[in-house]
Amino acid sequence: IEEQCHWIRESLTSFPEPPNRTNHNAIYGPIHELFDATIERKVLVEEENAITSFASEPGCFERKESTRRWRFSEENSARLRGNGGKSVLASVLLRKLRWSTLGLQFDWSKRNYDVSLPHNKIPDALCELAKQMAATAMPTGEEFKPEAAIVNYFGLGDTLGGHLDDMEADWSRPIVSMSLGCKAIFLLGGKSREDVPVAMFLRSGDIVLMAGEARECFHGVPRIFTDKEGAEIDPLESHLLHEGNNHFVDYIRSSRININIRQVF
Ligand SMILES: O=C(O)CCC(=O)C(=O)O
Ligand SMILES: [Fe+2]
Repeated sequence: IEEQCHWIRESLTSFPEPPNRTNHNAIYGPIHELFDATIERKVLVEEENAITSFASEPGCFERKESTRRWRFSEENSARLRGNGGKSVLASVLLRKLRWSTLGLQFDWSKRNYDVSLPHNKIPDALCELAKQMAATAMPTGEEFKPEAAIVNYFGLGDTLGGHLDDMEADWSRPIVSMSLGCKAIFLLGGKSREDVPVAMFLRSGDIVLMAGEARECFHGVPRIFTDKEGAEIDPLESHLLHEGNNHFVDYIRSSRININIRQVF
């Protein structure tokens, strides 16, 4: 339970920090300290800067570009300013956080790893856990090399559609997939979308190895349970409350986090 609480805290604080990217990057650029901003009831506010650049080549037109910058502001001052620019509550952004990527960055628009993007190594403790868990599913004598991880965040109603993880070079390497928070239904299908899937529950603390045949199978998450009976997170809640982490409790009561760790090459 203690370790689960640790990964929940990391998933909400350090994992979404730049240079790691999140689903919010495409719209707002890099966002720093979203979880703290939520606690402090901050608002992300757009500031418009017009940049005029003159093309040096003859025949080219003067180009006017506007760059948008977003930064956190105190809720009150954002309201007082009443600027025409856009603003969005940090709490709304946290609820809409759907993924962050660690290690080698995955480019969702191209569905590929983009090695040119700046990135940090996967944290050592997560590497160790993944290596330990992957060991039983590795070809004999070889060690799993964690190079990338995707953190998925689910709120009530969020789903992950049926998909294959086929962007890694060597499918003899497992994917180590850890569930945290509210219980979910996981569907494991076959190699074709037509195959009828097997349904199973994933509870907080469960680790799935997508290995062997299963590495090539469609899978998805159609549902999470956030009601008290369904979520099955009582021990987790008590531990977080005991530690005085009310904000983490508030989040995890209605959320599920999945961290899946991959060897890319
Ligand atoms: O949330 C899960 O349990 C599965 C996540 C997954 O399949 C993925 O990120 O590729
Ligand atoms: Fe997957």
